[in-house]
Amino acid sequence: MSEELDLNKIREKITVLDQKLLELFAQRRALTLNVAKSKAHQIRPVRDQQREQELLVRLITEGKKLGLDAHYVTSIFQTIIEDSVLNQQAYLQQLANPNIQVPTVSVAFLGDKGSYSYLACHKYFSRRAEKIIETGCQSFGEIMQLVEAGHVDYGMLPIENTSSGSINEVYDILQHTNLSIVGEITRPIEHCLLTSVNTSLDKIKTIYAHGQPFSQCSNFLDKQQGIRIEYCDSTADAMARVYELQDETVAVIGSEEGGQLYKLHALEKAIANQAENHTRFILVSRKPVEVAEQIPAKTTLILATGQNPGALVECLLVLKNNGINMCKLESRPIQGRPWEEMFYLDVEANLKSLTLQDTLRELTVITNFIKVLGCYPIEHISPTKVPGSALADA
Ligand SMILES: C=C(O[C@@H]1C=C(C(=O)O)C=C[C@H]1O)C(=O)O
Repeated sequence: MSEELDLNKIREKITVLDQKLLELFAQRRALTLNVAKSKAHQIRPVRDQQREQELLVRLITEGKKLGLDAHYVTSIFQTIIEDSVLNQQAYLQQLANPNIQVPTVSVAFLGDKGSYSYLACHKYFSRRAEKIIETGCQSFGEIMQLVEAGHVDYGMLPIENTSSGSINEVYDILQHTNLSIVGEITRPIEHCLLTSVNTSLDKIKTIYAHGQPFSQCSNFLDKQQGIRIEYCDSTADAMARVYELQDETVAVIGSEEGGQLYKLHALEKAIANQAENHTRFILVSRKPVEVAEQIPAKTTLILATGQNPGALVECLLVLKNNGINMCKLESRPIQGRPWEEMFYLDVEANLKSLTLQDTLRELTVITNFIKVLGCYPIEHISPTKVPGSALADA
């Protein structure tokens, strides 16, 4: 066989190229960290979407000359840019909070190894800490207690999901805590039906899962006949039980990535009602953080208004008049005060900014109760769009 078609030889060449690509990625990462240092001096925002767009258009043009599809080039570089922006944000946050706990952090989360919260912790701290000391918990209340008592530095809690909405239990807990929200992370939730032994869908008689995945996969579950549903405290708990059973009639709803930790494999993938299924998690800690000026910030407030007509509208007008964008509004009952509501607001503003300080002063006058739950970096990096003309002739 000619050397050109020798599989092992070709693979060796690919391995060499991949190694070079990795080294180039690392070099680019190091350069963008220098960019962050320069921005720290100049107090320029981390994100520069005009620069990103110019860069993407140039790369698409150059890529086409090399026979590379425009969408391929765009998606690779959008991933690289997202990493670069998040890395710069993490660096600037360290500078703004020199007392932040690193390089080893301890964090409490729901479930055990493999739960969605466990995966969110690992993703969140991957660019912030070298080592994570993990504590899996059985309830959200337990997570809060561990952080409040100083047994762990952080707690990771899911707060909302794009299919099933807000997680009320977490919102309710936040009414009664002294902890601060110090970070957020949104993760795609890709539900699969996982099994511990080789089997087929028609043999499955029992499905184990946490309540949230069940509601998010209700359409798939409705189509399965004669299946018993077994509710578990967490996805990890459900996966551990299915692993122990080694039974061809049982399955669990969980992520493929988490399932690998329990030697489970996917019998069915993408079983969620909505193809785009994402959960936003919040990170809580005893001490609030400062958000560097170069980073887009979000502040979460809770407030209670009087029972007079238009009381909430008055609050929202204060935001409008101060040019502050509200990205989330939620309400929950106040315990012990029937029919009275606590409002939860996420606003896109830095707590240090004069505008938000003025806004809070104005809100304090017209509310019965107001409290800042935390100010933290916005973690979601929406990809920069490239003009259609650049993508044409792909
Ligand atoms: C690296 C920079 O920061 C950000 C990241 C970019 C990148 O990784 O190419 C480009 C623009 C900015 O949004 C920069 O400003 O050059």
